[in-house]
Amino acid sequence: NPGAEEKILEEIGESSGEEQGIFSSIEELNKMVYLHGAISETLRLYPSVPNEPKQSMEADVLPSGHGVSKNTRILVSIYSMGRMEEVWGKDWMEFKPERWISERTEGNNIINVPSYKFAAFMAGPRSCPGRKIAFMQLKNIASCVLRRYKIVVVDDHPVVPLPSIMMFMRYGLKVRVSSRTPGDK
Ligand code: HEM
Repeated sequence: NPGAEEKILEEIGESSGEEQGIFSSIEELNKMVYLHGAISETLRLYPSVPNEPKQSMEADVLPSGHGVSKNTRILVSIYSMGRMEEVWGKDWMEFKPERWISERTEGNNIINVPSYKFAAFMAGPRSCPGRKIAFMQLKNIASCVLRRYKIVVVDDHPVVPLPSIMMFMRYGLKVRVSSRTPGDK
């Protein structure tokens, strides 16, 4: 997504310290709001855990009104939830980091989307405790790599998910990598 890449590169330049793309504090990482949106958008469309099985301990009634008997297995499709028009709107198929950013000018302007809507880390008491660390690591790695290398997916390479416990790519991802000199877009 060249448009998003360009904005991320601008943000890296503005947010990082003396050596561009190297982040020495959480404050610097927190400044990368657009990259935060881009990572969230990636996880919405391609969640690392695409399906999550759950099982009822007791008979219960879901908030939707559906009855569930004891020991019923329910498969929550996190992948489908990220692609539902009634949840994300008509433009659900578009990669829009802006979806996660508010117009607010004071404080942090990342929109806090409830985990029952954005379920990549699941929701409730057993949801992923590593969510914040994951964002920190992903922001750090993405900015270090993007700052130094230009990565372009090879033309006509089929990008097809391979459903499993984790989300893999059926044919991998063939890319061309070239060195990015400072100032390049
Ligand atoms: C993009 C990165 C990550 C994604 C998408 C992710 C997603 C998830 C999901 C969907 C679950 C299942 C939650 C449930 O069953 O309700 C989970 C559980 C868990 N995750 Fe992550 N995770 C990520 C990174 C991390 C990292 C970096 C750590 C540790 C530093 C971590 C630690 C854990 C642990 C310990 C659990 C089990 C929680 C429990 O059973 O109570 N995760 N994660």
